[in-house]
Amino acid sequence: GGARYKDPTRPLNARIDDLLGRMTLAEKIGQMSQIEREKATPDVINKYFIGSVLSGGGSVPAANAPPEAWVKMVNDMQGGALSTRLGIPMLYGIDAVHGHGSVYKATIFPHNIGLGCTRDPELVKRIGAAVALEVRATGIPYIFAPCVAVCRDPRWGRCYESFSEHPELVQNMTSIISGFQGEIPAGGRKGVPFVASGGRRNVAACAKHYVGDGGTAGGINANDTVATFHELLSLHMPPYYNAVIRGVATVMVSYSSFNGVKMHANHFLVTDFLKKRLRFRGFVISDYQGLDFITTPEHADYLLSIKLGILAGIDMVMIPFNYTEFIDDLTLLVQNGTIPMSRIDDAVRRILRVKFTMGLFENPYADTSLAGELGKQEHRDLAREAVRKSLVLLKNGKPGDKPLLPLPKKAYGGSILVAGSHADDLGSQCGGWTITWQGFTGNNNLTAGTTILDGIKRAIEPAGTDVVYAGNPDADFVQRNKARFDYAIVVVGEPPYAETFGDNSNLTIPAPGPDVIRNVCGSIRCVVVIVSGRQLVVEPYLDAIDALVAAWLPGTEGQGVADVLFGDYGFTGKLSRTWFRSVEQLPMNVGDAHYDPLFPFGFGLETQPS
Ligand SMILES: OC[C@@H]1[C@@H](O)[C@H](O)[C@@H](O)c2nc(CNc3ccccc3)cn21
Repeated sequence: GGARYKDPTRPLNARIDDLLGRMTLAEKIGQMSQIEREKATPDVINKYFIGSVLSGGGSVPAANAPPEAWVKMVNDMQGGALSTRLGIPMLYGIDAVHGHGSVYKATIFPHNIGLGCTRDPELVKRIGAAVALEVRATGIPYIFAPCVAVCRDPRWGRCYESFSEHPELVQNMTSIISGFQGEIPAGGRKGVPFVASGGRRNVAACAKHYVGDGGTAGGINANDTVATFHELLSLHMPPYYNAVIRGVATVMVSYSSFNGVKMHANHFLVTDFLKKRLRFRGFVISDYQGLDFITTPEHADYLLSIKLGILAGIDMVMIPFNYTEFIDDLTLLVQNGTIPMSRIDDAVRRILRVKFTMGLFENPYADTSLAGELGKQEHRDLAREAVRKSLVLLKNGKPGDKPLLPLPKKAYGGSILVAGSHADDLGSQCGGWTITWQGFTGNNNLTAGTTILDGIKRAIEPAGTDVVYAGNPDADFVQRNKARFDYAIVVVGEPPYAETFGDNSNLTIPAPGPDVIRNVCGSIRCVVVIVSGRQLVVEPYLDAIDALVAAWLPGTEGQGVADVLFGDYGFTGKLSRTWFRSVEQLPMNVGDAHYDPLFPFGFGLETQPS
């Protein structure tokens, strides 16, 4: 019969040994190469033995591409890989940090900062399973999620990708990996890559960004995490213990440095600690152009970057564009003895172990049988439940007043006012990594969802209450109309952002939010809902506000906000992060000696369903 490595009844290591023993250097280096979709024609994949392709944020086969178009694209590429001499299937990867973010009409769940506030690992595991189905609907078997960063400074542009400042809460939320990949069966081996390949309803995951990404000084993205080794082990490493035990298939290296040493060149942490001490058996992947950024300026000495990165223990390189340069340089480094073949073989073994384990050899082609999973109502209902549980009630009524929330659906005077830019902006409520890398603003049909305003209207118009919406009402409008409104809902917050574009040293509510708060709350009983990727400066407005809700980045199912505002469900969320008084206090995290928060970690008022 065929070659032993193609026989799924043979032991995993026998398959790996057989295949590795047949591979040329070019075929091995090809497996270590991940290129971007736009470069990945079947011919290029075939000619260079490319082992993996990615979609960067927003990199899609076509605008509003349906699942069928994704499946065709991935399968065409797969044809290029399977037509090589050894027919090793290629692995297609994409970001799915809050749902299948790049894909039109996918369900977009709350970003991780909000999921941390649910304190519900079981819910988060269910979310993982739903995301896996939506990703598989498009024929993709591998995602660059979860981000298990422990964000220690909200000035960091990626803080919303982190479940919490507290390592234990992040550890608990690694349950999402078991949702993505499937749960290791009782009695099954822990600590080795596991992807339930039978049903083809799971995906290989990626714990990122190893290690200490959330601890960069001043929250400056991709900068230096200055800490003792014990601080690193106690604050940033814990989620990787859980991820490895849960069988995470891959780990992505951080752009950041640890005490001045680039993580992409950190042999001690990548090889000695993750691979040897923690016995991680999956593969380590670089971040996008991560090798290039080892030097300053980036790409200043690519041969050196490759040498440092591969010798540090990186197995697969997210090149993702200059693949001939990468392949030629790595080939040279092996042929001149700088990089031993044993290092190349370790990398390829790990890559093949993941591909065999996840059943990619048996099921290299996708089909459209799961197309209906994309954005299906059950997933949107799950996302709506997550939105409800992610909301944190920070204030409910001024001192001596009765609580404002839950709001009555029937307004005595007949009308309520909804104000603020973020009440009616699907893109802003989703945040970064949605349709495009940086996300989008407005409701311009770039995807499908329910804004917070939509949710409010659906909740109370049937009760006969008239909803008046004004994005940025001036003081005059409010004065002339205030008698009409029983109360006001003011929804303000941040624009979408990703990575360095989100780095921010002042954390003030962007204009005209503060003016809207002052204009409206100065005259009408108001609940302010903040839509943001992190805590923002609120103390100056707190006295004028009757009720205050942190909604984070809820995603497409904005109706979850109305569900709780109007008492269909109670507020249960608890802060996953310390809410500071002023940015001068930062960094300030639970457990610090000096801890003087406006609202402490774990804070959250509760209400009963009405
Ligand atoms: O989208 C792929 C990866 C993603 O998985 C990582 O979490 C994230 O760090 C990441 N960033 C980029 C793009 N980064 C970039 C940096 C400088 C210039 C251009 C792009 C790609 N990716």
